[in-house]
Amino acid sequence: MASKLLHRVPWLLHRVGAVSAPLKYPRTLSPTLAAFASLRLLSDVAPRPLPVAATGNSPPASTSPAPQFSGSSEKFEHNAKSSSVRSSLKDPELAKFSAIADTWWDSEGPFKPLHLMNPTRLAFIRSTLCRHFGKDPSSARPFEGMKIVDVGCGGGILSEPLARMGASVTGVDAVDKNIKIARIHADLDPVTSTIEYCCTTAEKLVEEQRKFDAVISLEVIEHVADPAEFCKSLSALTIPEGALVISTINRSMRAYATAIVAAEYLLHWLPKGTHQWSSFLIPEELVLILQRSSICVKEMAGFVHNPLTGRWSLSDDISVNFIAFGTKKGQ
Ligand SMILES: C[S@@+](CC[C@H](N)C(=O)[O-])C[C@H]1O[C@@H](n2cnc3c(N)ncnc32)[C@H](O)[C@@H]1O
Ligand SMILES: [Mg+2]
Repeated sequence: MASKLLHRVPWLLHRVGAVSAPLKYPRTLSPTLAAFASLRLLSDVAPRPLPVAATGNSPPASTSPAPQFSGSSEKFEHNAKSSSVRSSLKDPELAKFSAIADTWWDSEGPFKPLHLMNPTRLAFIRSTLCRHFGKDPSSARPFEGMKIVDVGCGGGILSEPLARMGASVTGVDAVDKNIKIARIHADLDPVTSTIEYCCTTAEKLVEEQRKFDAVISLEVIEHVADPAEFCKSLSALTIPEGALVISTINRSMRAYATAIVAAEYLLHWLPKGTHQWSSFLIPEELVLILQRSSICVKEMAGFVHNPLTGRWSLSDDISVNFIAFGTKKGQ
């Protein structure tokens, strides 16, 4: 009984609104928000929270305690640091993912929430990309002929279904162990064995002048060194009129209560220290930094979890997990 109640904590916090009022968004951006995106209101939206007055959200008394990852002192060799572009790499973040790399395909392990969210994320990607590229969303392989890069692909849990939907997929991740796991798993099936996996970064791909019809980066931006620079790299990888899909966690009080306190400390869905509240972006910041990178955000949706069914679904409530679809300006 007690454990059943405990599992409903995030849902209760969410429903009761005990922590903060929900931020509601229309799926398609309103003219007001689109106009906001073109304003130069923030001098620097790099990984620093805005003043409380600007966000309407109060920061928690303290950010989450120190990460509890066995591999957190690991040193990462990455040649991306020699690049003229600022590196997106943050070693402590990479160490966290390296420490749990062998659990990527354990649907009951630390990546269980991502496995559970996958069908919903894919539904958003399928509908937005098909609409933008004039593809048939009811087709078994709607992305046939499209080149898609999955930046921060981890063990490939998103790359593989994208390949099954017909895309020519490149998956890149800064953690070598992730790429090795992704390669082994993809090779189990001839369809996914076509995926190109590479241990590298978005900025390195830009240096190599790689271009893609669609760039996808889910749950990565909150782990990079400089979100604005990262978005510039993602944009540079996108062809003119191409598409970008990005997801992350809102820097709201509700996200602190559910995505950190409940998910990491009460329910142990994620290892403690997985997320730093101050590294989250509010949707307006993401829209703004993408706008500055020549990406116009056209659609946004939230993901909400139903503890009774264990399922995630798309929602207008973007107060915790949200996903955005944008298009690159033509030349
Ligand atoms: C939460 S996981 C998300 C994995 C995958 N995108 C998904 O949603 O299923 C974040 C991933 O980003 C990778 N990562 C973190 N910083 C990165 C960077 N600067 N460049 C490339 N990958 C990065 C991590 O190694 C990790 O695999
Ligand atoms: Mg994350």
